[in-house]
Amino acid sequence: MVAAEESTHAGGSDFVVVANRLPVDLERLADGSTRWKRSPGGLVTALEPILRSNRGAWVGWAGVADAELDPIVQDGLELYPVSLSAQEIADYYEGFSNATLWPLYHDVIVRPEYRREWWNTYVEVNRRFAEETAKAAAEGATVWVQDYQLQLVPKMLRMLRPDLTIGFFLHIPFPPVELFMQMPWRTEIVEGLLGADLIGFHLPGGAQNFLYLARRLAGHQTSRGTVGVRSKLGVVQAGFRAVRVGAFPISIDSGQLDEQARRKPIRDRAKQIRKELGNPKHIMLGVDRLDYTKGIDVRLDALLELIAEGRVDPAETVMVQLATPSRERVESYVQMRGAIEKTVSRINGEYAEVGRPVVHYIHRPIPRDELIAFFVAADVMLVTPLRDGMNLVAKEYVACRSDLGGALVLSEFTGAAAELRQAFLCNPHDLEDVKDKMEAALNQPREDGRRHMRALRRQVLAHDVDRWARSFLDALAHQGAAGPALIAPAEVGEPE
Ligand SMILES: Nc1nc2c(ncn2[C@@H]2O[C@H](COP(=O)(O)OP(=O)(O)O)[C@@H](O)[C@H]2O)c(=O)[nH]1
Ligand SMILES: O=P(O)(O)OC[C@H]1O[C@H](O[C@H]2O[C@H](CO)[C@@H](O)[C@H](O)[C@H]2O)[C@H](O)[C@@H](O)[C@@H]1O
Repeated sequence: MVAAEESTHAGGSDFVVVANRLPVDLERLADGSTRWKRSPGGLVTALEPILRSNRGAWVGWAGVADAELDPIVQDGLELYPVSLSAQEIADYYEGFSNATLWPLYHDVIVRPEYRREWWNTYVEVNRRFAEETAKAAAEGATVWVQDYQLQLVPKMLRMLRPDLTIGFFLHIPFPPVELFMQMPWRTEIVEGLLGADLIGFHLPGGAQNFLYLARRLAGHQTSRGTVGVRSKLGVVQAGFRAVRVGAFPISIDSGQLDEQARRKPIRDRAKQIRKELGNPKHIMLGVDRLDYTKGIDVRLDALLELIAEGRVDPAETVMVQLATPSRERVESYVQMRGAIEKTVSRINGEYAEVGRPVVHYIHRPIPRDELIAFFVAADVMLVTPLRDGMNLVAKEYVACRSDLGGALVLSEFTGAAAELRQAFLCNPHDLEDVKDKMEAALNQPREDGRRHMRALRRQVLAHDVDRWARSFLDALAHQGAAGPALIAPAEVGEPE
């Protein structure tokens, strides 16, 4: 828990991150007092250490309605809270961001809703973020706008402050063109993003999709060559401006996590967790926000069938599912929670003994150290999203396994799967495949497991969040200069 410190004036920072959420949420307690707590999700996990080391400013929402707060300084971080009313939270955050864009960008797993009043509020709130950022940024500053909630901010901010260098990074998948074309305000979104000097995606596929749309919807000339990973950026010629487009897979502070997971108190706690779970032969673990994209239902269904088929013995296997509450007022999340909790009950109802549940389900966030101990304790980590921009949990598990123990079952439909090739990769839409991979992970020979984990760790430790931020910010700083190793703008083609 962090406490609010002194107040500051908007003096103007040279480096500003703009994200929907601040790294901390304001919590209003029953007695009327308030306190700050860490915000959920991978965006905050990734960006917080970067901003801290760059001593920058962070513009974002404090997570509650109508919080009119002055800028504050916390542990060296300047925070500029943006106030949202209850209606704006309903229309901009729960509505357009999480019931329109989120499902559309995640392969329409649930049907996106297109409502004009949500869009209008999205425009208004994006404008407010742009105005607050314009106040927080020093002359000539670098501003890094984050994620799908703020796709109009680059263009709005450029109009307010043409002196700024503006980057944008999308943390979720950028959808296939055929799906994006559903969006009634598709041209406005593409043009909003094109206000940036550099637009980053996790994967080259997202960048390629965007280049196509910049030609088709905005009528700009673009490069036609293949976009690489941290290399071979694409280019959109937007009037006099060249906007670069690239792939920068995000990561974690892997060195720090590796070090934390080696500490004795964490290892002792991992042993204690195993004991508290009844010393089972196998511990399987899931760690997710409770989100329908994460495929929590998939792994539960697979477990149920594996037990029913006698391929997993419930007397010697437990599954722990840590599920952080998320977007609890969005209808699709309410429904999914009900379905998941029903399956947990069904598995336990059919196969648990008194005092020995098969599935341990925790629907609240747990402290970071406790989470790390769970990663150390787990024999099999289950990461089975139907679609996920990256999935930092998969990388965190690997970073915690300096003992070379454990096995990772990983959906092919995560950004992480492009890098973690030695995992048990599975197609979450194919339940038989998920079952086979879970079974194989449970029974993998020790030496094979050590070999796989060694290779996974090499990847995660070499490609940490610092490298992610440096590669993006270096490309942003060199926009136009076309640094030879980084940027090789391919041949520019006409719009079709
Ligand atoms: N401290 C804590 N962190 C959690 C918990 N559940 C998930 N996280 C973290 O939240 C982040 C989730 O990121 P990611 O897998 O990319 O998925 P996202 O939720 O869609 O951003 C990771 O850094 C997790 O370690 C929890 O119960 N406690
Ligand atoms: O702010 P919330 O609505 O509570 O949601 C939490 C965050 O979820 C999403 O995280 C994504 O970013 C991760 C880091 O790049 C990535 O690994 C993951 O695949 C994404 O789902 C969302 O994009 C963030 O804006 C939210 O803050």
